[in-house]
Amino acid sequence: MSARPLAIFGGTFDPVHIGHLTVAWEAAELLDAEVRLMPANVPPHRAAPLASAAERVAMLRAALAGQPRLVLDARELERDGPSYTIDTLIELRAEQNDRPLVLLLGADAFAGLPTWHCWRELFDVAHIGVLSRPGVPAVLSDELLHEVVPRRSDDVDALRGQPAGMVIELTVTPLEISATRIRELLAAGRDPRYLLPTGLFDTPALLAPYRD
Ligand SMILES: Nc1ncnc2c1ncn2[C@@H]1O[C@H](COP(=O)(O)OP(=O)(O)OP(=O)(O)O)[C@@H](O)[C@H]1O
Ligand SMILES: O=C(O)c1ccc[n+]([C@@H]2O[C@H](COP(=O)([O-])O)[C@@H](O)[C@H]2O)c1
Repeated sequence: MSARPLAIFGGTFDPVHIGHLTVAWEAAELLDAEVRLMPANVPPHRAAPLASAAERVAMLRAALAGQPRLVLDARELERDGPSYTIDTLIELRAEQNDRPLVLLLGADAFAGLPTWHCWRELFDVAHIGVLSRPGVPAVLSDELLHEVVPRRSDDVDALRGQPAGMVIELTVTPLEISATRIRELLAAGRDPRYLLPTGLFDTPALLAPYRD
């Protein structure tokens, strides 16, 4: 079996920024995968986002307009309660049969994996693609390393040949851009135009949740 992978890039996207889009695009190229950006309805491990789920989806739609490779998948908005990734991946696995699924995680999110709901089960339903991110210490806990070391590979062809279970490191353009910093800039009355997709400036209401 060798199939075009489906990669899932989940996030709070409060707001979606150029860092997200760049690394998602590069992951699509490196894996030759379909990539879906998947906003969390209720992000499990953080304070509630400033923008509502509907507002974050509207920003994603504006950001993704006009390109063919990155697709919005808003399924988590249809579930109440914390948006646990394992629930989403189990649902996708049932839809996609044996197609390789790849959960894309920035290096910071990956380091926190052992705090996730049913985290070891994630490897049963998907591969994990770790996106390099500047400013993230390269320290992984022993329990994470124990799961990851036997699964590590840089063989994209091998990943395409099995549905789940491998961990692949994806070296992407280092962009020290975060939604936290962008929220701070907007709240301070600044205009972080080139850190955000241009589509977010076409409709001024899109960034209203962040302006004081
Ligand atoms: N510049 C970046 N480079 C690589 N990965 C990134 C980058 N920005 C975000 N990510 C990854 O994107 C996913 C979703 O991130 P999220 O929506 O929380 O953005 P964020 O910029 O980290 O936001 P915040 O500052 O609010 O925590 C996570 O896996 C995160 O690690
Ligand atoms: O399933 C979990 O327990 C879990 C815990 C923390 C984060 N996640 C998911 O990880 C993705 C990135 O989260 P965040 O908070 O960095 O935006 C997003 O899709 C979250 O739903 C998932």
